[in-house]
Amino acid sequence: MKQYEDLWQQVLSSLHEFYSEDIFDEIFSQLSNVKKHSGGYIYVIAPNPYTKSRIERLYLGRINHIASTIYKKELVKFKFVLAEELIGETSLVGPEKNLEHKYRHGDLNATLSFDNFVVGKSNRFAFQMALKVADQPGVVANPFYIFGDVGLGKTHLMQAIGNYIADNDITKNILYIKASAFIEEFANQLKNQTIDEFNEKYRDVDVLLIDDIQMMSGAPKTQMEFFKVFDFLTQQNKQIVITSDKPASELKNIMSRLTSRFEQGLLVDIGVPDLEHRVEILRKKLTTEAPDVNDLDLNVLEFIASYFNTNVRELEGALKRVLFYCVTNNIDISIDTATEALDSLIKTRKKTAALTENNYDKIQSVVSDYYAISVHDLIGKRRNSKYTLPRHIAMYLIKNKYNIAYKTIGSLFGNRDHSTVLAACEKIENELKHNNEMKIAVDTILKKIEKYSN
Ligand SMILES: Nc1ncnc2c1ncn2[C@@H]1O[C@H](COP(=O)(O)OP(=O)(O)OP(=O)(O)O)[C@@H](O)[C@H]1O
Repeated sequence: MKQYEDLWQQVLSSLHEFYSEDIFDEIFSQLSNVKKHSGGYIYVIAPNPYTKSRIERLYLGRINHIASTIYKKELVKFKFVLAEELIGETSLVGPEKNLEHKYRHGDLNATLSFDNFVVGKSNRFAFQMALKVADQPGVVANPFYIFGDVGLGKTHLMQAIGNYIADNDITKNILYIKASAFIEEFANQLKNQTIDEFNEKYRDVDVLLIDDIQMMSGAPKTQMEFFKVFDFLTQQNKQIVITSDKPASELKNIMSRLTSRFEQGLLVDIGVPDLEHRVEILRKKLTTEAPDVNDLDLNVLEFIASYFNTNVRELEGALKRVLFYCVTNNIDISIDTATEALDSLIKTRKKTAALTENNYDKIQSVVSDYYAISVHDLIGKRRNSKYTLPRHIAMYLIKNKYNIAYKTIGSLFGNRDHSTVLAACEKIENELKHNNEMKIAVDTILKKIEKYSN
């Protein structure tokens, strides 16, 4: 470790010479010493997500370049992480896990399995079907399409399928790739004219796991290439698993020959876990992240789960933060200490939630104002066009501005279902293409919304 600590000090002094005092103070002086070296990376802790993201976007290239000119013994790269991220990889209270063993062939993350996927109402069907697909790849459902909001376990379930198949048959060639990486690979292939390699790689797989397919929207050439791969593999009954943030029918700018193929497979969704389910997830995480902390008060878990209620990634992050805070400060874990550890996160969440909810309200009240009807009627049951037109416009504006799920929008309008909201948004979108009067109305409403937002 000593050599990496020395290297980091040398890199810091080069950065000090290169950047102004202001930048150095703001960004680099707040970074920790080297925390560990693993998998070719030197880990340094950034004080907050903002600094971490600035370093990654603006300074990481230079840092690694300086390091490579100073340290010639081996290729090393720096990784800047938040303290709570490090605890996920290096348990502070348990033995260090070996990062090199985390990933297996085909970019599968070996830690994401069916065993540590906690099942509840929101994901039971998806889980059961995923097990079936993993048991008989290429037979039960092809493609197997998992959708749901951010951070709810789609990638976990997809990788669990891959790991399960790999565990049962080592000859199976399994490949996990994010759609964004597929786009990049395809572009590189065009640039370097390595189509044979590309084809060989993708046509040779038995199981293709493609994550976040919505990222392919607006990339028609990549979609065309993916379509060819898709067709080739499915014709040979090779299993394809896809994840997305929305159902196939709602994917925007993805060619219909792809979306219709997706719909021919099995679509399952993962919803938001309820409180009991979230507490179970936290319990499970504790057994792996911090096996020594086994007597954590249920009230503390419920406290964390009650605040972090929409995204399992954030829920996990909150638990790690509490553990890190209490372990490094050598204090007991209780509701009071958890509150201290999570104080800033909870405040930000409250502010964002309040702002967003207010914004939906604002759209509803500006639209009802414009059409001289009450908000009560806007979200109510009356079906006269005097009410339905403004209602549809308000739904369309919320969808367009915040891109939240149709189901969520429905809940803001007297619990209307997904298909009603979808139809309303499509209708307004089509009307706006040729109905000038409506266009003027929508523009005016938008201006009013902007005015009230400032
Ligand atoms: N049911 C669950 N049981 C255990 N862990 C879970 C569960 N659901 C999600 N997680 C964990 O939450 C984190 C986020 O999950 P994952 O990355 O699979 O979400 P995602 O839906 O793919 O998100 P994104 O839309 O951002 O790609 C992961 O660490 C995952 O292990």
